[in-house]
Amino acid sequence: MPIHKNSIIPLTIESLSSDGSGVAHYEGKAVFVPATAPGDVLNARIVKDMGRYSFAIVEEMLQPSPAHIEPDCPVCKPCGGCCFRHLNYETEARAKQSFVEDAFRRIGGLDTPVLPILPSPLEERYRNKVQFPVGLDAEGHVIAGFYAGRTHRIVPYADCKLQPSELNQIAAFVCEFMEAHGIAPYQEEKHTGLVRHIFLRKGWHSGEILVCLVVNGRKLPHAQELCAALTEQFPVIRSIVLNVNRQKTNVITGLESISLYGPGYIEDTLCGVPVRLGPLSFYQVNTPAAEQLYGVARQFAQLEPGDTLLDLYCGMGTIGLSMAADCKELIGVEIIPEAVESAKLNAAAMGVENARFFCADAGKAAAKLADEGLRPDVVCLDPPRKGCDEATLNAVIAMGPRRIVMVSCNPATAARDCRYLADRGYRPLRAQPADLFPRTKHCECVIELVREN
Ligand SMILES: C[S@@+](CC[C@H](N)C(=O)[O-])C[C@H]1O[C@@H](n2cnc3c(N)ncnc32)[C@H](O)[C@@H]1O
Repeated sequence: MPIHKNSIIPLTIESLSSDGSGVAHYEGKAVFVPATAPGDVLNARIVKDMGRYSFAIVEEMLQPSPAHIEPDCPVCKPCGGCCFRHLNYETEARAKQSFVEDAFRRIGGLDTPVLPILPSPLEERYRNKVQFPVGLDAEGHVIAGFYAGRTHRIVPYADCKLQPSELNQIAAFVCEFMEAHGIAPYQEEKHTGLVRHIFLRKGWHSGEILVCLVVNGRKLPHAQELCAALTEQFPVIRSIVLNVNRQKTNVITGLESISLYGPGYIEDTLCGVPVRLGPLSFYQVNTPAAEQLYGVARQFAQLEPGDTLLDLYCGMGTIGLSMAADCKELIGVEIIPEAVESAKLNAAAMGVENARFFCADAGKAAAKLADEGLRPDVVCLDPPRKGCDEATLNAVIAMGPRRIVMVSCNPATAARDCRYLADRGYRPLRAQPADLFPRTKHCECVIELVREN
């Protein structure tokens, strides 16, 4: 039976979906209601009926659950980045645990034990990186903020709680400077204007800050004045960079970066690995939580002194380098040239002499290494959200490592890839969820797989 649009129905929220909505049932049909908590009793207004399930919004909250808290951000609804800001953290962490359990059971068809989630050491201000889109408000003022869910409308907010206040202050400072000096924000529809994004990084341990302006051009008017003003106001800024992106694209950064001030990068450490961070390389956004996660990966790897470790999708080499002392040889593969260069520099800075890094597609490199006779004892896989492709998994299987450690920011693709490996002789022994992204729907996990014979 369809439920008509605008019908008001009584609901009790039972659980949370992996996109952050509350889930309830009405006449046997699932109903998804954003901004609700398990245990909320409410009247909901149907906004869309999809046949087997419906979407609704809160019409009237009759009895909020004890898990439901007042969101401490005035723009969390239109912004949409923090879909769990209305939940206490314990409930959020429990929900993320269940996302991983569900993914393994339903998508993977696996009964892999899922360990209790590692909560993030920090619930707020944990991000070491932020990318603010820049635009104009209705009065023509330059603004930076976040895109409202599924749109490119910028929701400005002076103090987003996901990153250190200092980064928010720098973005506001750049907007004021742009306005005072007539520097135009980029306008996507017309492909005109200059500044597209303000991209900032702050080293968790070092405190150093990188300011990168992503521009639709190669020059910034008043660049030296901006550098002088920024570094006077924020002396912890170590580098200021222009990143050139002249494409009509949703991809934030372009390939070319031009240094305006400082060396063009900042330095920090992750699990004791020294890292150089420019604007292009992948780097985990929550350093203390990533250190926990990589600690688990190291434990799951169970490396022995004579072992070879193959680190696929290695980024700037942090996972492999954090284990380099446990094995005889480390080989890293990564597709972004800047990250590979950083990995080599990081290894040199650590005095690691048993590591090699290649810039290549993980699947192609793994197949080539397998053909050349490489037989790593342990393989670490840390792919992007879409997971591994079959070519990569097949090449890994062909090399027959004793163990595979999979690190993933997407439990659904991790469960799919573990199923593929399980069907070909690798048993997923256990999965460890870790919350690297409090207040958002994202959840990381690390999985230990062993060869069965
Ligand atoms: C989730 S990140 C992991 C990076 C690194 N292991 C770390 O912890 O910092 C995924 C990495 O895979 C890289 N990547 C994406 N597609 C790739 C491919 N086809 N082959 C090799 N690397 C790839 C990305 O550039 C990114 O650095």
